[in-house]
Amino acid sequence: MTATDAHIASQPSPDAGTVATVQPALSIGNVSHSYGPRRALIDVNFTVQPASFTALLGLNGAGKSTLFSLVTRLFGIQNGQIKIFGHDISRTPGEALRLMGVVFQPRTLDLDLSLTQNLLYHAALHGISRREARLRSAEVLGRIGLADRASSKVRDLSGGQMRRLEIARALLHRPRLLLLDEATVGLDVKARADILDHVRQLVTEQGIGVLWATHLFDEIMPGDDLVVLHQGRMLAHGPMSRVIADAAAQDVNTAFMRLTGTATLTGKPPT
Ligand SMILES: Nc1ncnc2c1ncn2[C@@H]1O[C@H](COP(=O)(O)OP(=O)(O)OP(=O)(O)O)[C@@H](O)[C@H]1O
Repeated sequence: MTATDAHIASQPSPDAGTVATVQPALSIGNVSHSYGPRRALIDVNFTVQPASFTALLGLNGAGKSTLFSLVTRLFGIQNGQIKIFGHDISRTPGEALRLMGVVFQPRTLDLDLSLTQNLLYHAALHGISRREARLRSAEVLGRIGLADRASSKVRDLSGGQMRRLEIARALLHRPRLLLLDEATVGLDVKARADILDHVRQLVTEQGIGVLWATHLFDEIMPGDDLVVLHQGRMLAHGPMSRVIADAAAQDVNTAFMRLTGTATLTGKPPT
């Protein structure tokens, strides 16, 4: 059974004669956002399916962080609709947010607390009992290979270890959708690869739907779904192979250049 099958199997049985439908993990419907006169998002539409890895690809200023701020309700929605597993984040925010974990671009750990203390604090915010929180903290620290560092101060971890801890923390309340905003920024090549592997395993082994915002082409794999965002507009959405074929390109780098009209040969934004 694949992770997607597992998710479908866990859905309530449909009535006789009806067809089972799987709710998207995340659905962005006609979302627009402006900062005063500056339009940061213009009629953006896409979905992230359960047990899928969707790369949100865009250069600096594309609107990725603005979109994350809307999905996490840091900003109110000006236009459009955002749903998490069918729950409208404006109408039933509690249900929607319970199903989502987030890793923001800037680090948000308390450096002077231990790894366990950081996890327990997050668990308390989600109403998880102290006993359960201790069990889950030990479990996730084991899973990310930091069990022996449970009592260390976060300050003493490497950048990659801090990111792994942030991902573990985002999963503590067992969400079904995980958002990561440029999660590998500032990490070395090995730490970047480890973080990506870890997140891809969450998709294949736990059926989590992932939205991975990045400006780096080499973080995208052939089986991924791709959303190309440029200057607030969504220029393409679909399986990576289809986006490349539709742009009559051989690779994602060339497809991106054709779609956006930018010259980014290395995957780095133009200076
Ligand atoms: N608080 C703000 N006030 C005014 N303009 C803003 C604000 N935040 C973002 N913008 C503008 O909105 C647009 C989208 O920015 P956003 O930060 O969402 O892009 P991004 O793709 O996340 O880029 P980066 O990776 O550089 O953060 C940009 O033109 C940016 O200058």
